[in-house]
Amino acid sequence: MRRALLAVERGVDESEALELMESADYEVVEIVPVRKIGEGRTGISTGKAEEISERAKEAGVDAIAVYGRLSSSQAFNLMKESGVDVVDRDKLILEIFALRARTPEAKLQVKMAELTYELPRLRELIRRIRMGEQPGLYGYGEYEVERHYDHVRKLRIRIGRELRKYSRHREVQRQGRRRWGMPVVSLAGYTGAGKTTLFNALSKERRPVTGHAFTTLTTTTRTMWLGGDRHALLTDTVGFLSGLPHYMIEAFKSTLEELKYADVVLLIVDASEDPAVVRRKYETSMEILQELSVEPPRVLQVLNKVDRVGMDGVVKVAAELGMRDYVVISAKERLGMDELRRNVLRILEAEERQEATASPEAGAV
Ligand SMILES: Nc1nc2c(ncn2[C@@H]2O[C@H](COP(=O)(O)OP(=O)(O)OP(=O)(O)O)[C@@H](O)[C@H]2O)c(=O)[nH]1
Ligand SMILES: [Mg+2]
Repeated sequence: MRRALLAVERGVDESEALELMESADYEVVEIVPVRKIGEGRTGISTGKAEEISERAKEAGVDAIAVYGRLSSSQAFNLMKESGVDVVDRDKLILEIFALRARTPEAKLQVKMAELTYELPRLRELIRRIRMGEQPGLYGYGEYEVERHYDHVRKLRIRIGRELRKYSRHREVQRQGRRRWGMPVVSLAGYTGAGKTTLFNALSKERRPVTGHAFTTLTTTTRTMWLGGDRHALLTDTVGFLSGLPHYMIEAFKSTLEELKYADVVLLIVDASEDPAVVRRKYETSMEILQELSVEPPRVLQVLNKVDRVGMDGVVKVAAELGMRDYVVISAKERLGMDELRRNVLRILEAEERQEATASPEAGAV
């Protein structure tokens, strides 16, 4: 475990920062508040950089983590001043992704996001070397860094091509399923909401579940029973997180696309957290679903972890979020599973009725 000093922007949910630090395998030895300037930029003045570096040296940490977004030059300055590694929130998320990626596709997706993160930083490094502000990095001079920059650019193009192959393969699989006539139910929701726990409960699978963010990075599909002789295909997906930069969503797009083609999307919400946290995560999830054009009639809100706060607690949260149509469950204790299946079936049957009236054969005599 690496030891780190953590700088968090004032007013930001510190518990999420600590959770992500733990997931990325850092031990936080000290927390320092920093300023936020404008959207998506962390303000670190020269004085603040000196103070943080001083504290980092005293504590003898391996890294400084800034829970915000640093420009390339801010990161370089801080690195130069402190002499230790500097990671910002995007980098932290990339490190977690890299630790969790298991399948070849997930590894490629992570690599793509890493390279995209690296490019502007390499450009900044080259600029600095040319200006004589920086001797190079790890003993490498301008020529080597420029060659590395070219290599990164070419590698991104190659990986992009590979990822498109996976995406096409997925499309073929999807068409196959459609021909097979099985409806598709997809799980969506913030990281840690309990998607995989529910997936395991409904499909009798044993996919890994942990308390760490982004346990799931690739999709898995299994059959689930809906009642009577009806079954559906159930898909587990990567979790959401607020403030994900566009290129990271882009990198995982083919995984998230499963949601676009699902007949029913179960939006899993951890209703046991602090109401303000539940709201923030819920709003982020709804925004990402909207970005993927997943619209309300086929989205079923599922409030999870009732075992922790009781029915009253969940109903209160739902009222605060203005939800009317929802199902309350405990994926862990397997409570509310029948009610959930009934509601999935209700949405599917409504869709099927609609399709029947919309199809040309329906009107023919
Ligand atoms: N008490 C309680 N804990 C739950 C419940 N469902 C899930 N959890 C816990 O919540 C944590 C996260 O569960 P996961 O199923 O891995 O969550 P996930 O949504 O798949 O997370 P990612 O894969 O990271 O997106 C684990 O520690 C689970 O044991 C529940 O109904 N009740
Ligand atoms: Mg999961």
